[in-house]
Amino acid sequence: MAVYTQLSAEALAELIAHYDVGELVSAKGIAEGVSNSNWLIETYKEGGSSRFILTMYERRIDLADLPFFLGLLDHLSTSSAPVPRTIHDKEGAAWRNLDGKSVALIEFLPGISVDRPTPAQARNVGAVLAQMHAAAMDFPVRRANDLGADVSASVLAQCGSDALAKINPALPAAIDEAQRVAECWPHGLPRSIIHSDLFPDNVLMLGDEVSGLIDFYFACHDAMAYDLAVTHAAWSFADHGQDYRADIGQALIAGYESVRPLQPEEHAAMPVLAQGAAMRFISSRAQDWIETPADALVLKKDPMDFMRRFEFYRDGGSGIFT
Ligand SMILES: Nc1ncnc2c1ncn2[C@@H]1O[C@H](COP(=O)(O)OP(=O)(O)OP(=O)(O)O)[C@@H](O)[C@H]1O
Ligand SMILES: N[C@@H](CCO)C(=O)O
Repeated sequence: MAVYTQLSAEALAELIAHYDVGELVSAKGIAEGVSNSNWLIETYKEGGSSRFILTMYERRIDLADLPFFLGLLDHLSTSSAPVPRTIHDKEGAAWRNLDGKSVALIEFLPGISVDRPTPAQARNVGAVLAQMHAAAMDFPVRRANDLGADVSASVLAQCGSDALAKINPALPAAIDEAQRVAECWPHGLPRSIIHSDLFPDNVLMLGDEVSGLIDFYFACHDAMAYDLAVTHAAWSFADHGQDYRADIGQALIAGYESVRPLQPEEHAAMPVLAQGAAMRFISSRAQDWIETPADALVLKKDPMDFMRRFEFYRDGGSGIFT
């Protein structure tokens, strides 16, 4: 579940009154998501109703980054990429404090997240990712990637072989592999603001079309081809990383390149970028697994799903990306 904080109807109505969106009609907690509390808000104003997402920032987000995240939504929402805008309050603020926590009201976008994408959907996701990269290029605020290849390596080293082996006997090998990936990491590739977590649950779709990119809370300034590698790792596998769906991987890259063709050095870097992308999720999942109490109500994500992807990228060599 992802409503960590209970808010009374009165508190919600009082909050919504600070925005020029009409009267609060309903507020429903949203079960999806892990990091923050989210509500679907409906308001009524001048003969029409509107929907919004209210997010309360609960964990993992450095509040000093809120101007970056919420400003980025505003910047991208004016582009051709379907990104929700931040609703500002009557004083112009992008977020407010409620019960000692920060909250933001975000435009609601229609659509559903797909579990098993088709090639047509993957192609459109690739194209929209490239549109987002192009639109973010002139966003003036910067945020460094705090989950780069070197961080994955040190997180896994800190987890240690014993704790990793308790999750799965194949996982300790990730410690040395992550170090190797960090040592051969390509620097100097073309950059923009990247999403860096564009999993299917962060993309809303209507049929084959992408209707929304959401959850930009890992966005940062880094190599655009790395974002494509993250998206490739997140979209192109089924059965917990055991089954590579070549048609999906190819469609995703073709869609991306239909908007922004990769440069030769980006093409050449894709195998190591994909291994680094897999390591990013092995390390964060392993760390969460070890730190989450056994009786916590939070769904634990299995790092092995990405260890299998990592092995596939490592053993497949450059063949997957040609
Ligand atoms: N702008 C939006 N329009 C429509 N639905 C949205 C929007 N933003 C969020 N949602 C819905 O709320 C759910 C949770 O949002 P989100 O993924 O941002 O939560 P989170 O807790 O930050 O996620 P995560 O666990 O991936 O870090 C989404 O799965 C989606 O159903
Ligand atoms: N999308 C990530 C969670 C955010 O880091 C995962 O599936 O592990």
